[in-house]
Amino acid sequence: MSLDQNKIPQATAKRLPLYYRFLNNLQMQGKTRVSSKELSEAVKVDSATIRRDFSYFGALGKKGYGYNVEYLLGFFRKTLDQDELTEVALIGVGNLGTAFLNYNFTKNNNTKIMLAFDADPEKVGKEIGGVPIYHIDDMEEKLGNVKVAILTIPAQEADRITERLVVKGIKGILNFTPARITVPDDVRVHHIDLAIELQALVYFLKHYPLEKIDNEEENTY
Ligand SMILES: NC(=O)c1ccc[n+]([C@@H]2O[C@H](COP(=O)([O-])OP(=O)(O)OC[C@H]3O[C@@H](n4cnc5c(N)ncnc54)[C@H](O)[C@@H]3O)[C@@H](O)[C@H]2O)c1
Repeated sequence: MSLDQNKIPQATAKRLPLYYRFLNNLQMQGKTRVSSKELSEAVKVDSATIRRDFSYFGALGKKGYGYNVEYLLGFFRKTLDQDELTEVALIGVGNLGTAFLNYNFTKNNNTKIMLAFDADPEKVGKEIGGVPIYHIDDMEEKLGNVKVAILTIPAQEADRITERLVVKGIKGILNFTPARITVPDDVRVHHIDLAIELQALVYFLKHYPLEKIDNEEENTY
């Protein structure tokens, strides 16, 4: 099963990660199917658009059944290049950065932190979780063809480092700093703010409490 990327419209392709994330959550909750209406409410895309998008993936929803979650996920994984290893650089090997290096991502994903940078000479030259740490001054020289970076540096350093990453040709930044960084249109930034995530969780607990469901469908987080 493979997808000719040229055949799906760009607007559809852009919605793929959105669908993927939601379907992944559904699967983790043990759900095997989903209706276009449910999807529509969750991802805020109208259901006619969803049906049209999914028809490009060869997924035809059945009336009264909906879409098969596993089929769609299998399809999206392929399409989103989950089967290819993506090399990632991590900038800032402090509390958070060290945790990421020890964790690395290969267990669930095909992304791997290949190298890390820090300004602290105490850290440079060492390895954590098998990942070498280089001096930030050597970033441009060492980055090679890496296109994705994780930022775990102090907020006040974020703009300066981002500028250098962009010049070097980085296309995706996972920003853990509280700083809102500015990038050109062709660079994608995902900002992860743990405080906001936690607030959202508490909000959901309060306003959308989950109900206990029977054993085989129990949440498996
Ligand atoms: N620790 C957390 O739980 C947490 C949670 C959410 C967000 N954050 C954010 O993540 C970032 C990192 O947090 P932390 O707790 O790991 O901080 P930390 O102070 O432990 O680590 C920061 C690291 O960045 C390095 N550094 C400083 N300037 C640099 C530069 N110019 N180039 C390269 N490396 C540089 C430092 O030497 C240090 O190793 C912060 O912006 C913080 O607000 C942290």
